[in-house]
Amino acid sequence: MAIENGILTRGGAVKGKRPLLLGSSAAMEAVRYFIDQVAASTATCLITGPSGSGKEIAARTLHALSDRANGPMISVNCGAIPAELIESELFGHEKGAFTGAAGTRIGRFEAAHGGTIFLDEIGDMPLEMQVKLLRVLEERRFERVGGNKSIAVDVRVVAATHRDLQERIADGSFREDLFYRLNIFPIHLPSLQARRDDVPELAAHFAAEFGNGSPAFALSPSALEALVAYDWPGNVRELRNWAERASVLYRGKEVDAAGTQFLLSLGRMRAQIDAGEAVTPLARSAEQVPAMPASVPAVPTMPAAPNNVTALPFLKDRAPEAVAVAAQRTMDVTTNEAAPMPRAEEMLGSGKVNLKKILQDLEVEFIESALIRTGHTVSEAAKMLGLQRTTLCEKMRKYGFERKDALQQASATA
Ligand SMILES: Nc1ncnc2c1ncn2[C@@H]1O[C@H](COP(=O)(O)OP(=O)(O)OP(=O)(O)O)[C@@H](O)[C@H]1O
Repeated sequence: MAIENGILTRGGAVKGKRPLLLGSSAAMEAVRYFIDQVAASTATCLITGPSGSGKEIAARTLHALSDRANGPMISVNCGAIPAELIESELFGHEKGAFTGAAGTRIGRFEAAHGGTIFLDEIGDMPLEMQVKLLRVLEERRFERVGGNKSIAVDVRVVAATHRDLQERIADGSFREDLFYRLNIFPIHLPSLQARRDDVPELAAHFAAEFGNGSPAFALSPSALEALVAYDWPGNVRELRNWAERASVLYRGKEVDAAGTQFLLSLGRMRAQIDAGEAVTPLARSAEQVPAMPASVPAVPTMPAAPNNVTALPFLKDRAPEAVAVAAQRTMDVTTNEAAPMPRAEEMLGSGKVNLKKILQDLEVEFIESALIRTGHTVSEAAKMLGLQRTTLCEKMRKYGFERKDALQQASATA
């Protein structure tokens, strides 16, 4: 076993392009070791771990390291497909099998022949489907919906869930026999909080990812301390989102501890807007941010997370109310990392979407970012968004953004 670019390779051989499963904590070393061993077998694997901890990337790594790497890897989100469609999604259907089945369609199991099928969110699979899946796992054969021909497939099954399957078994929503069929080789991805050692490496990786190879931003030693001390309820996904925000606001600059907290607080903005709270995006303008040093500083030892935000340097010229709002938000940084915007295909997989709400969320994100990038200067933000100033003002009012001049007025009369 060897590790190249943070990923494990078997016998030193690099097999094609594969995902990067980073982290040099003891826990991640163990995960990579198990993945390597399982990849060499045909064993069914059950990957567990909290949301955003890397279950899918672990499954992709497993596939990429296996002898099936040149075959397909087919993912199915078992929780996102409506119960009435899941059987035909998994096993396909014959023409006329049900209303709307205009032609024969192969299912995901057939599509995965010679490769790997990744059953994500298996804990959310409807009970009646669990019985059918159990049979397929036992026999590796199935019939398409409306068909009677038995079809044999050669697939490796990798399942994943963020749920505690023992709990689901206890409450009757998951079949124990299916659990034992899947749990042949369990791999657990620990939360990022339980492997804080990985944070600097992941942060550096994402900084490079969002800088197209060279770091999009640098981290001061205190910023790194704050990142390592943070609890990351959204796990690696939340850290990646944080890095993407940093790459927008601090491109070519150094993020310090206060900036780190501010960027964490931005992750909660959508939740605040949805809750009907007024949100005032505040950020230092690019000129106030120190230039990025030539090299990213080494990882320091860990003191406690900074919680004194009264001295946020980038707020020193702002109205006191604005400072208070930002400070409060910074202190409040806790769990509600905004979910990444899922893709249309994925969302439509659930059968129904609220396009109006999706577009509104997108609008809010763009307005938020433009206001932040322009130091909350509405006319500049409007230009950036290709909108008339009045249109942007209207939208800001609609979504509960406060105007900088209103804040300043408030502070002058205070
Ligand atoms: N060890 C890692 N190295 C590099 N990137 C990682 C690692 N773990 C997770 N990521 C990245 O974090 C994001 C979330 O990972 P992933 O989708 O695999 O998590 P998950 O556990 O499957 O989440 P969910 O349960 O919500 O589906 C992805 O962008 C992924 O590439």
